[in-house]
Amino acid sequence: MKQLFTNIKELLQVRENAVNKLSGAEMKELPTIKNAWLLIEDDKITDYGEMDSLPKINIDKTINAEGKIILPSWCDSHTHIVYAGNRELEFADRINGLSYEEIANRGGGILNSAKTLQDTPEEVVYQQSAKRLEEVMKLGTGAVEIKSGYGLTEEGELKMLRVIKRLQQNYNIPIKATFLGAHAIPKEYKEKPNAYMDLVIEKILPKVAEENLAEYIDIFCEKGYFSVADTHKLLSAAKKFGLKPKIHVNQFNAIGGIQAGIAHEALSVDHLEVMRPEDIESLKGTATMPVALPSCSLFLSIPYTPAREILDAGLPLALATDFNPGSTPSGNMNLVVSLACIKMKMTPEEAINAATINGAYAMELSETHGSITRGKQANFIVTREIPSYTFLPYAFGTNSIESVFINGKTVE
Ligand SMILES: N=CN[C@@H](CCC(=O)O)C(=O)O
Ligand SMILES: [Zn+2]
Repeated sequence: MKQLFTNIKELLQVRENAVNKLSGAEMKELPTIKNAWLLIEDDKITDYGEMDSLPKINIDKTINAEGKIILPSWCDSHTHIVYAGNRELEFADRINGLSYEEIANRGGGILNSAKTLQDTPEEVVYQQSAKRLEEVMKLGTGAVEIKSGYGLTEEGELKMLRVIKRLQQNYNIPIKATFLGAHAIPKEYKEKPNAYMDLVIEKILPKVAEENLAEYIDIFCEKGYFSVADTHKLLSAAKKFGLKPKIHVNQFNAIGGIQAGIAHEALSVDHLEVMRPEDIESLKGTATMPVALPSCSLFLSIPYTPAREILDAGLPLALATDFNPGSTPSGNMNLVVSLACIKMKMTPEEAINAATINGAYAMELSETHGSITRGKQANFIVTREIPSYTFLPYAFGTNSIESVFINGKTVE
């Protein structure tokens, strides 16, 4: 089916020549066409241009987008959408003065979500997660990564990854699966953390690979969770099964996780709220995408990733939600883009580039997603009538989205 969008006020992120990712000063440029048309055929973008040059084409449906902006859908490269229950009681504890760390030390935090996950039937986890996925699709997300990491037992981790697989089969959106067995050390292993690493590496990882349940490997490399040595050990083992690293590093402490990720050619290093000059230096000249998660910083009242330092050093940066029950109970990429501008001093152009093409890169999807390019998937957002694209991050909390197309179909 051929669908033509006409009179588009501005078509954003139009890349004639496909790019994989954007770095440093390149991120300041957001190519657009004003007063544009866009043609899609079935699930692909086939052509676009200025209204003045609209050729005669046989089409099945015309959509008048007068006053509206069209941009590629958000590419959210870091989420924990599959989980059971919520942690709103911990939210209240934090308001009353406890820190995220204190809650975790009392057996709350990730371990709390792991207990709920283990006690919840797979079907219920699926239903709860599907609801969240549908919600973020309506908010403009057109490609997403989802991690395990609330199972922390062989059964629990495989349950989560099977739920991700079912979501992949049942939803019209690209979903990338990441194995995060090394998310926290379970209570029973508190005195013998190496035994938990052995379980993850020797028992769970081979099962994950055998059942083809994940493409990526992740670890929470952080004081009180997993060390740099654990990170090296896990990433080396995962490499043998063809799993590429996308890892949690530098959230609360800079302990060398970035360097470990780079040594294993990580696709991305995520969080980065605490960055030393040598961390920025290490990322130069690598293919590793730094990923910032500003809604986590908002929710936990922790520092924001120093985006300006990263971009001014010539590095790329992607933005993602980190949607999870503990540190970011929100999967709203529109809020993430606003926070990037308001709190991290990224320009609207930089933030949109970071949330589209660079997010796609952090999921190895930039050949097919993240820009308006002929031949790419027809995944895009149609806004309401808004004055300019800067209005998107400016009017934070306002829903500026009218409709979302994924693979050429409207998200209902
Ligand atoms: N930091 C590690 N993992 C998640 C939070 C997990 C949780 O609190 O449940 C994150 O990315 O913020
Ligand atoms: Zn995370």
